[in-house]
Amino acid sequence: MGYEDELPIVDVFICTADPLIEPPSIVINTALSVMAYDYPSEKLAVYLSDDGGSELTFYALLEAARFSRHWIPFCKKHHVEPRSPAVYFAETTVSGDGDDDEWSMVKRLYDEMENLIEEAVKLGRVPEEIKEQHGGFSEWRSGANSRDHQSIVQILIDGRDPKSVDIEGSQLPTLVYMAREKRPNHPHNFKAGAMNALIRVSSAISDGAIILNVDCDMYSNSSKSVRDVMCFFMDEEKGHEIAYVQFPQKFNNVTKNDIYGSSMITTYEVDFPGIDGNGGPLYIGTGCFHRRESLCGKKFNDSPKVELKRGLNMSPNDNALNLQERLKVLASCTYEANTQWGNEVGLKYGCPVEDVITGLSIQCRGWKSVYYNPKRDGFLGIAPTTLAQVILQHKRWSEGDLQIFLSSVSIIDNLIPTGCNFQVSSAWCIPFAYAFIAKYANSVFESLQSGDTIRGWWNETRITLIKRTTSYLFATIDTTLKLSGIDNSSFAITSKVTDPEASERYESELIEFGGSFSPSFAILAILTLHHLACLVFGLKSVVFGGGVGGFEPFLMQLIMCGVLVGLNMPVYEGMFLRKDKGAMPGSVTLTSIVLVVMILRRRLRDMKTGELRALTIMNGFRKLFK
Ligand SMILES: O=c1ccn([C@@H]2O[C@H](COP(=O)(O)OP(=O)(O)O[C@H]3O[C@H](CO)[C@@H](O)[C@H](O)[C@H]3O)[C@@H](O)[C@H]2O)c(=O)[nH]1
Ligand SMILES: [Mn+2]
Repeated sequence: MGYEDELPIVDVFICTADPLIEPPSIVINTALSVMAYDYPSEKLAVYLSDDGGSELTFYALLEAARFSRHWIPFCKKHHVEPRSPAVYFAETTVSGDGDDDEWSMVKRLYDEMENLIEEAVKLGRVPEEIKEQHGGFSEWRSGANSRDHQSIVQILIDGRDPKSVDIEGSQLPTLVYMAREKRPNHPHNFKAGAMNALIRVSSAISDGAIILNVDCDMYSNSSKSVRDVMCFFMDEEKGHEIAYVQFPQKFNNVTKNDIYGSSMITTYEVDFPGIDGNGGPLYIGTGCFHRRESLCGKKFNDSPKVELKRGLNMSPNDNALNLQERLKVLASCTYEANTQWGNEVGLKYGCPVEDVITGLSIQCRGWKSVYYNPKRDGFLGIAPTTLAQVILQHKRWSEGDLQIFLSSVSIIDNLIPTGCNFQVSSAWCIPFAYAFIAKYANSVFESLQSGDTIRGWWNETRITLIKRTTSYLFATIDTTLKLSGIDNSSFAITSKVTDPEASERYESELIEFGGSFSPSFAILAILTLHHLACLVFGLKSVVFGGGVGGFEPFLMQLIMCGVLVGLNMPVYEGMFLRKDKGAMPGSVTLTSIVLVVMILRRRLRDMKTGELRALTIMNGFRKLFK
């Protein structure tokens, strides 16, 4: 049984940062999905980093630890897939092999647990009678809040303790809660900072050679994910060269025609325009494994060839109290500052796409990576479900990418489409129009070939245009500010919850513009309205002017304008037709009308009233501004 014995210890790192936008019930489902891996439990340790420093998340994990005693043996016995209980129970009505009693019993336990957690979340705190049951809650007695608190490390299940067994008597995996120390005057470096604290804390508990990192919403969709990956790391010839294995980022809430182009993300990350000489991905985002060595700054050549067997067995005279103290120090700000994490070791700081720069730096130190896209998706997360979230997420990413690949070329790349949209009525755009058509003809072909719907392609094209004029523009501005020292980069966490009404609109593929005034939406509204006006003026010239003949260059513009208007139909609907809460805020619509009328004032004035009669909206505003 060589292979089974050789399997290395795996430390799973889950990051969460805010119990309100990353609900604890989502977080623990991710935890349970990895705790129930088809992998020897004594070689599995799961760590949750809670940057929200929330007793609610701690409580949820405590409940999950209790529930795992039923869930893990149930999964193993009935070959459950996927092993996120929420997803599994939503997808099945009875157990696959007909053992309904057990299925119902475990489901009831799950529902009870979910209710308890959700009640506490609604209440905003953990009820006193529950707090009395676990000493860990005392950490919150001193009024810890998410920005200012001491380090909290609680081993909820100690895998080395023979008493840590499930209801069938089998060993449970180790489970640890960590909220690293946070102080207002000490930069915490977002997810990268959390990951580095996890690296330090875990090295004193299980010290697995392999680390798996998942975001709190990225549950494991396959019980074999970890085992599969070992085939790469344990490969006799090439295994020792590999630093990380990256899964594509996929989501379980993408609608049929993917209105926000979420599935594009996979390609976006894999096609990263880097010097990816090894055929593997550069980034190490969700669902990735890395060798602890490679993460901690070691060069490939300096690493011993066989080091997968490591893993810490606490020295016998190390008592529990000692360990607690040591863990707290490892999760503290001072330790972090004194040992140059993010500078010399660990995940890199100062860039909002820490995964990309860290992946890059690992590759620069001589390691290789693998891109692994198994038939059954390894991990599934929650894609943003409102336009504002999509724009914000892509702003963060492109801000990060821009910081990395900042060169005149990438800046020009980002501005051309924006500028072009503004100048759609100038002849300068004709070459662009040709490129535009050729490019889209090609991309529709590719999309259909890979099994997308035509509407999916259409949506993808729209969201790309929207991102160009909003996310990329703001990212460019912010990056410039940052480079000139005016602004600091931040990490806006993507919300994993949407209110039920907005969710319904997402399900029916209505774009969500709702909310208050937003500069991104204003830009979007101005541009699209401008396209519409240009189209109207263009058509007018064709009808009332000399007709199509002699206007060949002009015709190209007209076609392009037509395409843009067609593409942006949902935006006009959001501005003028929709009455639901997801419609474009009135303030945005009004601002854009005012601005577009101002931009086109002269042309409006030149028009004869008769010609405009059909165009009621424009006409009304012409009068308004005369
Ligand atoms: O201060 C922070 C901020 C975020 N996070 C966690 O980081 C993860 C990613 O944040 P999210 O808001 O979900 O961002 P996404 O854009 O969905 O994340 C993608 O992009 C990030 C880089 O921008 C990568 O780190 C992620 O792995 C990748 O999934 C989540 O688990 C957060 O809880 C923290 O732990 N601390
Ligand atoms: Mn996310």
